[in-house]
Amino acid sequence: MQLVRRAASQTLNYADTLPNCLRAAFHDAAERDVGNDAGGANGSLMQELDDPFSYPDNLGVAICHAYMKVFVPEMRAQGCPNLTFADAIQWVGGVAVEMAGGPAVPLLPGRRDCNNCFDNSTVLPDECFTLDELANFWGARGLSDPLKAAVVLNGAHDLGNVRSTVPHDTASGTGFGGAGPVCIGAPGPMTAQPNLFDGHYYKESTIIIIIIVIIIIVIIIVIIIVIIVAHVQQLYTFTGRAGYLFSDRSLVTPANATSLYMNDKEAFFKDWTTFYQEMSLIGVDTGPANFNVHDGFLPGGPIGRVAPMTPVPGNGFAGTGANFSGAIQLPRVPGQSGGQGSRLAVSANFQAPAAAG
Ligand code: HEM
Repeated sequence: MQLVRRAASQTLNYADTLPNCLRAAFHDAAERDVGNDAGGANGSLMQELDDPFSYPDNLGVAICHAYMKVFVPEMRAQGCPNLTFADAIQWVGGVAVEMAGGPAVPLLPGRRDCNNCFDNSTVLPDECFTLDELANFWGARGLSDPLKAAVVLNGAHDLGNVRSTVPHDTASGTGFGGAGPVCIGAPGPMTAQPNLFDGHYYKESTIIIIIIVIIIIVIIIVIIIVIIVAHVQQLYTFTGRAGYLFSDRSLVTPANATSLYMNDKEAFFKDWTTFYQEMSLIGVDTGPANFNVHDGFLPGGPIGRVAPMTPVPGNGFAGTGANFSGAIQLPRVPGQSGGQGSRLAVSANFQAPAAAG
């Protein structure tokens, strides 16, 4: 596992593979069809994205799919012959957080890859979800404190970008621009510092609420309109929140922990560790009889911190020709909308890097 983590730390790229692989960990685990007792952290993402337009909710993680197609075979060749995609996806998501300054989350090995399987990607939450809907989603997947999980796990939006350029769909509220409810701001970075995992997401969420309050004051106190608008403008520019979802804003209510996390990084990291661990095991049978431990690692043991986490400039594996830095373009695909904001995000036309020989 350490080998895998170290290799990931040297090949993930802050611009694309790093945040995208954190998102992929979420997608692979959370694609659990509760009604049919099927799916979970089982590597199904790999098969699904071989046929991406049948699984449009996963199009937004096509970057990580291309990365994993090189990474896992490379790791198998370099001393981890039993490495599963299911484990690699969750571990690399953990490394991504760590590289961005977040906690080193101890994760279990032993997730099995399902055989030629296709989970139901439509069960993933969409960007128009309310806090209650997010909590129900995690509760149905067995997380111990669903409301808290909803707030904490969305802290992943510290990192990365809205990459899709989805035209507005009035019915679903998804996409950018247009009339009616819009649940995504615009393409661009999720936060002002999209390479840093430290909970600044929560501060920015609250700033958005402050902006709304300020706007109300502006309406009442006409005399200070000009000053307030200038201030709002300054705050908005400061936040840089181009990629900002309705489901993110829904977290900021008096009853939740957003205010705790914005002021207490340690509390955020502690709870993140708990819920990332739980998410990483959704749908995984951890009973002793069925738990398949790979590469000699015992289940349950902390894996410790891998040092140094030094990304290699340009990244890519030596000798494979793979270089993920800006290598994968995300052109628009007309005629689809909704879901994870990714249905229009990515086309299948990208060239996956050549697999290691
Ligand atoms: C539960 C409700 C969630 C919703 C509705 C949601 C939705 C979205 C959407 C719409 C995007 C932008 C996609 C695009 O246009 O490219 C996005 C990006 C992202 N999401 Fe979430 N997400 C949720 C939870 C999570 C969780 C739990 C994680 C990880 C644990 C996560 C990690 C990320 C990351 C890292 C990105 C940036 C990806 C990149 O830069 O490529 N999200 N999410």
